[in-house]
Amino acid sequence: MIVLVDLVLMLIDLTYSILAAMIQTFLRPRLKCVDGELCLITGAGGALGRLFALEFAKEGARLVLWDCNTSANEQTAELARELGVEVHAYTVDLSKRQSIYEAADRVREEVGDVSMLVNNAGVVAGRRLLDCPDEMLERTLLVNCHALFWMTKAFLPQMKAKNHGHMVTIASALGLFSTACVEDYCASKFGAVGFHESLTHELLAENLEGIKTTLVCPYIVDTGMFAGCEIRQELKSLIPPLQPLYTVQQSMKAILAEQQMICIPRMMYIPFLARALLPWEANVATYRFMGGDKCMLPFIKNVEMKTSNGHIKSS
Ligand SMILES: NC(=O)C1=CN([C@@H]2O[C@H](COP(=O)(O)OP(=O)(O)OC[C@H]3O[C@@H](n4cnc5c(N)ncnc54)[C@H](OP(=O)(O)O)[C@@H]3O)[C@@H](O)[C@H]2O)C=CC1
Ligand SMILES: CC1=C(/C=C/C(C)=C/C=C/C(C)=C/C=O)C(C)(C)CCC1
Repeated sequence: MIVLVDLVLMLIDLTYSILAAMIQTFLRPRLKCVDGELCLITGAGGALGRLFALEFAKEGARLVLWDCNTSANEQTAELARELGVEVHAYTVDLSKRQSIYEAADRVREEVGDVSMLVNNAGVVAGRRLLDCPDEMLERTLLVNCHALFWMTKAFLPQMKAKNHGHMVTIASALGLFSTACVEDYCASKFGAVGFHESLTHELLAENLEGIKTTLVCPYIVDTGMFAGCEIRQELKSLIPPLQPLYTVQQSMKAILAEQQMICIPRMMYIPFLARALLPWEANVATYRFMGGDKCMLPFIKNVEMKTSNGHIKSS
């Protein structure tokens, strides 16, 4: 009997959630205030990380910026300070668990409890699997995926104690569906998506409704990280690479609306759903037609050229 009552309640909940989501697509969502919150952004010296820092600064958040690139991180810190907020920059190597834990201890001692965590730092090897040194493949997994575990272990306890906080994971469309020749990246981003979802379920199961989570899954963003990656010429104008500022603004809207997940652009839900719903061969056919199967080849060529010209860092 109880199971029937539970079933009816679940169906009401389910219908309500679908209707609410449909209505919210047409309404302006209420955005939360992050003024005074302590927001830690990883990869803050990079393209998206810097823009996130500046957007959070505009919202009045206090910033803790992490990057392995000290000078780029300091530049971001300077730009954010010009907007009148408190900023603390730390040099951290996210591929090293100890570096993360040590920096986290310093942040807690020197600044305080982090209430918003934006896990943004990311890397890609950009080489064919069989040509790629093991260490580069490992690094992608360490930075894009393992670091999420250590960051969460370092900063979630204080959020739990207050039942207040927000965990943001900058994953990728390539965490929802895959393509050829980026095995390291896809594995790390699928891992990031799985990690993020499981953590979200855990917080809900523990009734920690005060800790929000947002998963961000963008398509190619014009930051240089995937320079050269492209789909079929004739379709490029239909799904152009995203502008970094647009990507960060859309992400900010989702974060401030406490939205659980966002694909940028929305069109990226289509290959995600197709992967789950269509037969494998049907997906292969659409990949071939759209140039999704070979989209990474020019990117890898680019990396190879830069490497042979000595432009690219070895690690
Ligand atoms: N660009 C794109 O097309 C897309 C990007 N994304 C994701 O968005 C996020 C940001 O990407 P984007 O801004 O383009 O990339 P960038 O390369 O511009 O920025 C990444 C930043 O992370 C830093 N970083 C790299 N490794 C480490 C490390 N071990 N420890 C600390 N910091 C590190 C980089 O430093 P350094 O420069 O010294 O390496 C850099 O400052 C990434 O997670 C990426 O996977 C998602 C979808 C598409
Ligand atoms: C595979 C594939 C596509 C191309 C996707 C690409 C090119 C994604 C690149 C994402 C990146 C670079 C993410 C970085 O994090 C289409 C044409 C959309 C649809 C068919 C399947």
